[in-house]
Amino acid sequence: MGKISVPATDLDSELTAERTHLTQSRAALARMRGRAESLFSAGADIAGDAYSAETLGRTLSRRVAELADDPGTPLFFGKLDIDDSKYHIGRRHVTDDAGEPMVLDWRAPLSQSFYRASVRDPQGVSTRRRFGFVRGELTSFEDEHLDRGEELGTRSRILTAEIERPRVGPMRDIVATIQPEQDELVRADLEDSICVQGAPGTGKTAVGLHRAAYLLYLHRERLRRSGVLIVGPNTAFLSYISAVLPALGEVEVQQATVDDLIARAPVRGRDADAAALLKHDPRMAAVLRRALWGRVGKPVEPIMVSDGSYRWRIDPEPLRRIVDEARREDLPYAVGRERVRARVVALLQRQSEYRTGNSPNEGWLRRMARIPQVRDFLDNVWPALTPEALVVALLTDAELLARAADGILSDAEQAVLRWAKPPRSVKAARFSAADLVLLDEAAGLLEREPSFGHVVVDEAQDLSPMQARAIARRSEHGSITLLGDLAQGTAPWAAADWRDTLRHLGKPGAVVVPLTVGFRVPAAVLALANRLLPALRVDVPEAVSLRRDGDLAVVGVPASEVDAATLVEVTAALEHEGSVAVIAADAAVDRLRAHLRAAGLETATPDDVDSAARVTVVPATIVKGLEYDHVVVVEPAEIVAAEPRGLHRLYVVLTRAVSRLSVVHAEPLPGPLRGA
Ligand SMILES: Nc1ncnc2c1ncn2[C@@H]1O[C@H](COP(=O)(O)OP(=O)(O)OP(=O)(O)O)[C@@H](O)[C@H]1O
Repeated sequence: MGKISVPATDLDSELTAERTHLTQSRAALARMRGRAESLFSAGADIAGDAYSAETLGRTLSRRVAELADDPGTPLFFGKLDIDDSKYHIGRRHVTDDAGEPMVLDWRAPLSQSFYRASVRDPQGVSTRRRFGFVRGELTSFEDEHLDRGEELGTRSRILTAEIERPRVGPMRDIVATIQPEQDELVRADLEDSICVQGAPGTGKTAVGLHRAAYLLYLHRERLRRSGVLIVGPNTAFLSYISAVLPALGEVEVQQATVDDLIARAPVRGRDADAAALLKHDPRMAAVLRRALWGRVGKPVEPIMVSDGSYRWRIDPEPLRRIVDEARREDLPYAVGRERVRARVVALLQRQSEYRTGNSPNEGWLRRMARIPQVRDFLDNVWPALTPEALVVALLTDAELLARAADGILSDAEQAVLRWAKPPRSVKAARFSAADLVLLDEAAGLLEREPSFGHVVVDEAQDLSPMQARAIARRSEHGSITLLGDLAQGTAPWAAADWRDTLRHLGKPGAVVVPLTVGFRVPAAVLALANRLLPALRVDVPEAVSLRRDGDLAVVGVPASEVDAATLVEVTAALEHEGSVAVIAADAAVDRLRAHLRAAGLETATPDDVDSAARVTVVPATIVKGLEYDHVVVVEPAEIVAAEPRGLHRLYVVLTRAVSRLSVVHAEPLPGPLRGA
């Protein structure tokens, strides 16, 4: 098992042996990939029919993708000595031709000790070794002899180097340096829904992505069938994180924004703020439910059918019983409607059997289900509906709204909801973004959504109750990992208490776990951002930064020199390695971009993670979840003034810097930052 026999004292020869093991493991991986590729090309011949060829092809092509070897990423990053065996720990299993492991997947049960073993609880580990790499080359290692009481913890040089490395391009995985408290979350059981309240840069996103990879490893078949979904705040964020799971060999995870999930109709309308806020209010779920079920009527007419020489009749009384019973079953509306139809047909069938002595055939049953008398009965008593028709009716028909909202919404609130100009038809309706949450709620009342096996929701503090319900419908039979920071809530409906969000998500029992060790923002920068915390009125623990490095500069200039001062800061930042971001109020972004371009600086937009330009100009409203080595924040007062929760936005903006932060301002700094 990955055994190396070297004189323990000779570091150089030990390094050589480890390099040899790396080379041999790479070669073994190449052979594994070669075998998968030849199976893939032979797949069509092996599989009998087109369907199994297709399935096999997909499995094999995924296997080939999983076995891709990126020369820039180390194949293993650690080693455990347990008893007399040595195990290299890496991104995936690598076995030699005899099937013996050369590298253990970081998710394997044994690998857990790499992340959790300590002097107090060595878990059988005598030595833990971490490897240092430079551009894929193994250059160093660092040992902790747990059996001799040696433990480095966060003083590890290799961990420090990883945390302090300059950032370029999209987010990377952290498998080599997952911390014990993070690992407990990553390896939580599939059945457990968890909520992580973590200050900026504590690794929430990293934890969520690694948990997805871990669960896929452990429950591959089950989760492949039901699927794993990652929900993020916007497309810039999704492209930033999109490379992490493929780098861990997981190529089949869906990523979406909440808006993507509920995009049933194009957004062609706009709401006033008050209407949007109300449409995201959980009371709307009750209103919609009532509006829908109010459509179910009481049968008063019999159903009479002439069938050849026979006549069948069902009286109102048994019809009422069928309808009442179906209502009590609490099925989605459309399913209930079909249930009623089936029971009506069953009564007809019973009459036919009684009179003719024969069981009617399939064709007869199908015909009865569609005959005008049964159809008319259903249309009267349990009419077919679409989500669009229900929502349009609710927003245009004052009487319907009044009935459905009675005791739930005030008259004034009902007036806020009603469309000023009713559309000519359901098709012509111009739905707003907030209407889409109503449409999705309505769709969920009509029919059940397929449920993912696991859903990871990032930046969850911004979920409205109605958005949370949309996610709940998609994770009804699965578990969730909820990640967020109440202090970073910027949506008008942002959560103040995780318990509320968890209730709307249908997971009221989930534990809320805090993360407080910050891996991104240097201590000096965090101290500045933390000055805002008391004003944000949320009860969250402060982050403590692991980083002692980092610079902070606050530059006050006259209003006419803000752009020029920004250019000076950016130019100075470009002297260092790593990415540079200019973050400003959305309204100032075009102006700043033009100013930088006029000075000959190429700039990228935040969703273009592969851009060659080193400088990105980012509107404050989409920088959540992202990070850059050097951040230049332009005019904090303007960022705060731009929206009702502007101080929360500023807190997000100030916590994006990995190494250095410059704040350029002409207007006075917002109160809590003054005197910084
Ligand atoms: N154990 C770790 N080892 C090395 N780097 C880490 C570790 N945990 C987190 N990081 C790094 O710290 C940075 C912040 O992590 P991440 O984006 O996951 O934090 P977050 O809590 O989601 O932040 P935010 O609240 O701002 O969205 C990332 O660059 C991540 O790779």
